[in-house]
Amino acid sequence: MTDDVLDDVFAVIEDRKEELPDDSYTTSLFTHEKGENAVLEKLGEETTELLLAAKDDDRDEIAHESADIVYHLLVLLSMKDMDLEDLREELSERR
Ligand SMILES: N=c1c2ncn([C@@H]3O[C@H](COP(=O)(O)OP(=O)(O)OP(=O)(O)O)[C@@H](O)[C@H]3O)c2ncn1[C@@H]1O[C@H](COP(=O)(O)O)[C@@H](O)[C@H]1O
Repeated sequence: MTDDVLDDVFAVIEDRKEELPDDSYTTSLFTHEKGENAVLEKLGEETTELLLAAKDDDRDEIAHESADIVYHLLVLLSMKDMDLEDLREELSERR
């Protein structure tokens, strides 16, 4: 499996940011009255849930919470007008 799915999900997030459709969870993050704090709080919550899943050795839950974190991280990057290239560059420089 490649990381194409990350590009696909990020592209959807960018579309939501542009079009702000009503029935979208992503839109609700971009338009939240708490501003970017809404996504920051979510990242905090999901990270705690990931730690609990890891302590329980629950592989399904680890995958679930990891996906929640990655999705909210992508929303945060989009909010900051960053993209996956910024992440890839940073990771590549560490090799
Ligand atoms: N990957 C995600 C994604 N991951 C998590 N979430 C939402 O993030 C929220 C997580 O908050 P909660 O923890 O309160 O919800 P939960 O599911 O009970 O979480 P757990 O307690 O189980 O961890 C839920 O409402 C999920 O629906 C996501 N919402 C959207 N996406 C992607 O974004 C695309 C666009 O979605 P919309 O913007 O809703 O159209 C989707 O097609 C997906 O590809």
